[in-house]
Formats: sequence, C-alpha cells, structure tokens
Amino acid sequence: MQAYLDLLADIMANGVDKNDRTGTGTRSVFGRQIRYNLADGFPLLTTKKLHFKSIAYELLWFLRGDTNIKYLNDHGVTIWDEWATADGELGPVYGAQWRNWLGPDGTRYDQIEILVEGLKRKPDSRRHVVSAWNVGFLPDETIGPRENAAVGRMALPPCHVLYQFYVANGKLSCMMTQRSADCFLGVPYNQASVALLTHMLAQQCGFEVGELIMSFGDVHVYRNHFSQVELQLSRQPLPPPRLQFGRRPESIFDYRFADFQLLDYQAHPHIAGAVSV
Ligand SMILES: Nc1nc(=O)c2c([nH]1)NC[C@@H]1CN(c3ccc(C(=O)N[C@@H](CCC(=O)O)C(=O)O)cc3)CN21
Ligand SMILES: O=c1ccn([C@H]2C[C@H](O)[C@@H](COP(=O)(O)O)O2)c(=O)[nH]1
Repeated sequence: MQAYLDLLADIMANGVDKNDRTGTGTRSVFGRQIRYNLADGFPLLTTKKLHFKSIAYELLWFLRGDTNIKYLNDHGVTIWDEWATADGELGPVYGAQWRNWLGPDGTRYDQIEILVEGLKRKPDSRRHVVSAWNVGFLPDETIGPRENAAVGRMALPPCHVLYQFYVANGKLSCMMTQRSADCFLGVPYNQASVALLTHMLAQQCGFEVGELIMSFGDVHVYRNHFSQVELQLSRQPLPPPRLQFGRRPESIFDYRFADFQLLDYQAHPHIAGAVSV
C-alpha cells in the first residue's frame, strides 16, 4: 500500500494549490502512475479502515448497468446520494456506458460482455478496452449535476474513464486511467474497485491476477483533507488483506456480495472527511 501513501506525500510536497469546481480548493499534481502486484494482496487501505461493502456494491451496481441510487441505498450505500435527482437518477453514468453504450445508429453495446468474450477468445489482443467517456452524454457545464441527470445527461463526467486489460503468462493485468482523482476519499475506493473487477474477470476467464496500474491525470487532495492526510501518513501500513471467492458464478453478471471473502483485513481506525460536491 506504500504506492498510495507515496502518492499522497508527493501531492502534499510537490502539488500546486488551485481552485476547483466545488469551491473547496485542492493541492494537485498532474500525471502520476501507481502499481500493485495483485498476487501480493488485495489493495484495500490499511492506514484507515474502509467500508468494503460500499466499494463492492458500487461495482455490482455498475455491472448491473444501473444508474439509479435505489439499489445502492437498499444495500446501505449512500456515496452517490449528493448527485442524484429526487427519483435517484444520475443520468447515463458508468453503468449505462459499460453495459449500454449507445452507438451512432442506435445499436446498444455491452462493453463488459465484449470484454469477457475478447479475453477468453483472444487473450493477446491489445484492444481489451472499456471506456466510459461518451462525449454525447457529458454534462452541460452551465447547469448542476441534478439538473443534468434530470435531462438525461450524466450528473458528473466519468472520473475513471478508461480500463485496459492485458494477458501475459496466464495473468490478467489492468490499467485504469483516471482523469481526476480525489486522493483521500475517491482513490482508495477506486483502486479497490478496479482490483475487485480484475479478480472477477480473472476468475471468469481462467487467469491468475497480475498487476493493477492506476494512471492519473489531475490527482489532488482537497484542502479540507490536509489534516486527515497528515494523520494517515503518520501511520504504518499493515499487511494487506486477501480476496477469495466462495464460488465461481456462471458469468461476470452473477456475482453477489456474499461471494467476496475478504481475509485478514486489519486496518487503523477510519478517518472521516467531507466530500466536496
Ligand atoms: N469530491 C468527490 N470525491 C469522490 O471521490 C467522488 C465524487 N466527488 N463524486 C462521485 C463519486 C462518489 N464517490 C465517493 C463519495 C463519497 C465517499 C465517502 O464519503 N467515503 C467515506 C465513507 C462513506 C461510506 O462508505 O458510507 C470514506 O470515509 O471513505 C467516497 C467515494 C467517489 N466519487
Ligand atoms: O470515482 C471517482 C469519482 C470522482 N472522484 C473525484 C475526483 C474529483 O475530486 C471529483 C470530480 O470532480 P470533477 O470536477 O468532475 O473532476 O470527484 C474520484 O476521485 N473518483
């Protein structure tokens, strides 16, 4: 987990203080990459306790192609509430783009199904890509997230924009490109989520897990997270937990929360921080 802590320290030491859309202000750097060997353990932070359930249900929600927070709320997950309409809609965010990308002639593309088939049939391909950046559905910048969702646009443009997979020596690796990254609150969620997805795909396609690479554009610490980051950097990381599956579901779309077994998760106490909307 040292890679994440080094990134936080890099931002604090070398970042530029800037204003941002939310009005909070950030310290940011541009263009960084961190990597984890997934065989060494599951990259769930140990320097603050994380709510793995929120991370797992959010991923299952993406894989359902769902864009309404009702499913999340039904499972006690509230991380998307601030951006949703009164009906719970977020517009065509991740789930819609992953499972239901709208092509120019009206055809719908299931990028996840295409990905799984591609990994099984042509593991050496260099085209194992899933993109959420569908330009025609990006928010209208002159109105807010909820207003955008109400008119069928994305409430927020995707942050984890692009996933690319790579198979070598029977191991599946993933590189995720994130254009904008809230390093204290968002990145811990994002890295665990991509790691979980990579484990699931590896199980489905018969591979071992390889590396997880996170490539960041604007990676920042919000000004109201500085003291939390300092506390986190003062803590010693603990050995990472391991992830196991209780069974092998029929398809990538059939996983349930109970299938994920997180073993030996030890962490320092949770550190609260406000999310900037
Ligand atoms: N400013 C900002 N940061 C983000 O990370 C973020 C957004 N906005 N907007 C969209 C999504 C929502 N995500 C979020 C939102 C909130 C938390 C959060 O408050 N996490 C708390 C615990 C909350 C819980 O699990 O119930 C934490 O301490 O990690 C995390 C990710 C990631 N994204
Ligand atoms: O998965 C996510 C989603 C969002 N974030 C963060 C990154 C930024 O701090 C905000 C989005 O604001 P923009 O002005 O659209 O960049 O949310 C994240 O880290 N991870």
